[in-house]
Amino acid sequence: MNASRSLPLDEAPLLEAERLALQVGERWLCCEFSLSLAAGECLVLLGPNGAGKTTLLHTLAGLREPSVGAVRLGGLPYAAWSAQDAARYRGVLLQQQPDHFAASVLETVLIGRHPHLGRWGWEGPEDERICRAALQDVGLAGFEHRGVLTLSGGERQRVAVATLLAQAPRLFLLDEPLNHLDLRYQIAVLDLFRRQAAQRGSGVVMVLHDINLAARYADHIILLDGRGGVVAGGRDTVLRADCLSHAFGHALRRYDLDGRITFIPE
Ligand SMILES: Nc1ncnc2c1ncn2[C@@H]1O[C@H](COP(=O)(O)OP(=O)(O)OP(=O)(O)O)[C@@H](O)[C@H]1O
Repeated sequence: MNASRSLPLDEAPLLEAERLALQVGERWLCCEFSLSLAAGECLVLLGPNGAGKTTLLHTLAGLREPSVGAVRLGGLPYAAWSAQDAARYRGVLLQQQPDHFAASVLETVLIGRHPHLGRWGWEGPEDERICRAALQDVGLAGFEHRGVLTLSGGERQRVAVATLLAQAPRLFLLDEPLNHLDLRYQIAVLDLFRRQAAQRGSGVVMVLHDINLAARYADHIILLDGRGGVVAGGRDTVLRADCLSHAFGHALRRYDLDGRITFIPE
């Protein structure tokens, strides 16, 4: 019998971290903190270069063991999940996309369907329809037969987003999803994930560098200061000029412009 069939636990948060702390070599990236992400919520990880955002995202994605504490997906530790069930429940956008051979755009997006394929592992017309719709969502309709190696950086990033949309997980874990994107597509991609949260009850965890976009999209924020300190909480608790100036080592001022929180560096 496959014990993972009953996953996830009903009513459990999509993602939880309990008294989590991360260490790399001798260095503690963050002291103990806890978090819980419910359906429809967005959590943003912020902090300076090298603070530990990617390490934290990988730990939350089950790609790395926590140094201290526990991570639970849908109420259960990753060890209780089969790889396939975990891939149906949570999808990860990595910072770099590995392109080992010259696949077409459509073939690349179809990889997102692999966790959903049946015993023989063949994609069907419905998988292809889902992938074409995902390409349309990221403004790449008509690119299906282009080779991925011929794409611009921003186009390749949007193919990666489309692949994740085709995977259709409950929980999205995104490492710098705005890499290579121009202003229009930055907003379009963040709006896309916000719609996934609002309409499908998905959860979104993402590493961002732009504090103002974090203010616009986050419900919760984890701010790592690069010296082991962590501030975790609701957006308005964490996005304070003093906390951010301390973490980034540069003075910032907060303004409320037409009801939108905005930070401007001194
Ligand atoms: N395997 C490793 N061995 C040694 N140090 C490591 C290892 N992996 C990560 N680190 C270090 O841990 C720290 C955190 O890295 P991480 O990639 O999580 O930072 P980040 O906040 O995502 O940074 P950035 O904003 O630059 O992408 C960095 O100083 C990095 O050099």
